Amino acid sequence: MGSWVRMKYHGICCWERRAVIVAILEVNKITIKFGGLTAVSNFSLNLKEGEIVGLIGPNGAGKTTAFNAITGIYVPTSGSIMFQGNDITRLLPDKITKLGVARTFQNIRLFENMSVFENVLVGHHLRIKSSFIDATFRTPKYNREEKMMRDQTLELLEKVNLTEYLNEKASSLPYGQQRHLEIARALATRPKLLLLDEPAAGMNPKESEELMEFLKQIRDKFNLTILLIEHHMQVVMGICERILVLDHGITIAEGTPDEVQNNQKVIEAYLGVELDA
Ligand SMILES: Nc1ncnc2c1ncn2[C@@H]1O[C@H](COP(=O)(O)OP(=O)(O)OP(=O)(O)O)[C@@H](O)[C@H]1O
Repeated sequence: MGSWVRMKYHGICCWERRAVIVAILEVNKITIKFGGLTAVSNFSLNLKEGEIVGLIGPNGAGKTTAFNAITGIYVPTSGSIMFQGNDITRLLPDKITKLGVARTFQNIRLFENMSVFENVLVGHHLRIKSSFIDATFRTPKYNREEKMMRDQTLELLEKVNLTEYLNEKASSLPYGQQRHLEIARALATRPKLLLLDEPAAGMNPKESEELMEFLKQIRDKFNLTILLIEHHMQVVMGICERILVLDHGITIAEGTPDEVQNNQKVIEAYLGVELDA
């Protein structure tokens, strides 16, 4: 992909093809109000393909609300959201997922009594083309598609190193692996953009380290762009290339981990909270 740019070399004009850095997500000045409460105010965000970006801020700052708007759970009061050039501001969550946006939630939401394999298989169902009739009568079309989904599930589990737990009940996995499984299930919907709401919540230092490695690996293996909300500062500072800070719904800072850590407004917003904890 590229665009033509007019250049001047030694006084001579010419046109040169330049690579364009594509914004995969453009959030344009969204405001989200709940009655008299403005949860998010004039929030803007541009994500470039392949970035890992952090969204941080004290409790109640509006981070999850912003996620909910991007994933179609809330319609912003004003502003717009573009994903790969499509206006998704008013689309329903399943349509947005189909376009390539997946997410995980603050609390792990696995099908606890289903196996690891089944949990990921469910994620693949979003892409199924067979009809209800095909499924009921198990037509050749359905059988072919089901086999393909099962193969893709095995392939995905291998890519995220969960094959050894294949037949285990989701709830029996170690906590850190449950988080990985939840992310794997989101990956089964074949996202281009992955939103993670506090993926390191409740993790011990070893699990957090593993999570950071895991996120870098899946970003590269699946060509993902990742936006994550996180309170765990070591994780945020460790993997995010860029960070936005929300406070009372307002973006108070944006920059590299170093810039954000040394920003006076951020330090004040987090007063009492150790940013390097
Ligand atoms: N559905 C809702 N109805 C009314 N108020 C809401 C709703 N959802 C969120 N809020 C309010 O909006 C504000 C922002 O909440 P939000 O959950 O987005 O914050 P957050 O930054 O994600 O916080 P945390 O880090 O604690 O998860 C809070 O004051 C919250 O009480």
